[in-house]
Amino acid sequence: MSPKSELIWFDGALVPWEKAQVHVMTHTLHYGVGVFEGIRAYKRAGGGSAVFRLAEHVHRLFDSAKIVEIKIPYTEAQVTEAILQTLKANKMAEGYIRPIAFIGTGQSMGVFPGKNPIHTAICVWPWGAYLGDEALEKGIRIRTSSFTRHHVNVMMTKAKVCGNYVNSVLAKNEALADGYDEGLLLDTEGYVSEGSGENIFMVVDGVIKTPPLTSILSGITRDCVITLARDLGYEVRESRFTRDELYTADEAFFTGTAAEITPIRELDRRVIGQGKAGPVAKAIQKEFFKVVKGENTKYASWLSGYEL
Ligand SMILES: Cc1[nH+]cc(COP(=O)(O)O)c(CN[C@@H](CCC(=O)O)C(=O)O)c1O
Repeated sequence: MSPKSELIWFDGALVPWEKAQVHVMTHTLHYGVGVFEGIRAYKRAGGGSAVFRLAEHVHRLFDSAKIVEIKIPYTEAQVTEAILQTLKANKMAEGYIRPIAFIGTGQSMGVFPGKNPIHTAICVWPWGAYLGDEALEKGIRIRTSSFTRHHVNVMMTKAKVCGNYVNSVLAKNEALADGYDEGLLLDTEGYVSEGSGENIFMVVDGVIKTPPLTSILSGITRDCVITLARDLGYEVRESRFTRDELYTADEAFFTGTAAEITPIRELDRRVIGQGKAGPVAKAIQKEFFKVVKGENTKYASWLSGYEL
């Protein structure tokens, strides 16, 4: 199903989906310097809807722009308000939100962006289980990618930059072509980094581990899971680990706005644990969905409510 909704917020106005178009000489289309976010809105258990960690996502969008020297011509507050306006205008009680800021055309072409205008757009569309309906319940099969996650001085890995995702697309294509659900990228030293669009966690003897913030995107879902896991009484360590530690782990799971909490049941044809969603992943997944739907009031501040 291709993403679709009625209206897109584009440079300050809501325009019909079909009219939100750019010129083929758009600088970002050629050179990949643009920044974007992936955000989810959920229906709240008590009625209404809420965007999950909206402030943090908008702030990361602006941090990403700062890292690649793009000046978004709006404030964080204006983009925040525009996201809520776009959801309501499209009557979206829940779904996926994609803000993007990119370099246009008209002033200069060539590597140097010059004084080309910066455009900002916000798209929203319905998006269910990112890795398939069975994934959240049964877990997925992944392979170690032949592509390496960027060296931290080759691409700016703390920024969600359009061009960074060439690496992700190549890893995803390879995994799917080989019959897997997702690719796992290692860093330039061979340690586990992250998925093509997710952070990764593993569980060994009841201790939860996740790679430190080196070559990986500083995931907002990763941040939530660390907090929720500690709330549930688990020890969580941010430490490097290798692919063969994953082979022998008791559990593993991906986290991300699109992926939510997706258990991993197999890596490189090695069954992980019992080959299904483990008890720790299921406990965290259950708590995560209670939080995003407003059933765990301790984290009410993570929700930005709205009514259609
Ligand atoms: C490389 C990468 N690592 C980790 C994450 C998790 O970050 P967070 O969403 O803040 O927990 C994401 C989000 N991937 C987004 C884009 C997915 C896509 O296919 O596009 C997402 O999950 O929305 C990444 O793209």
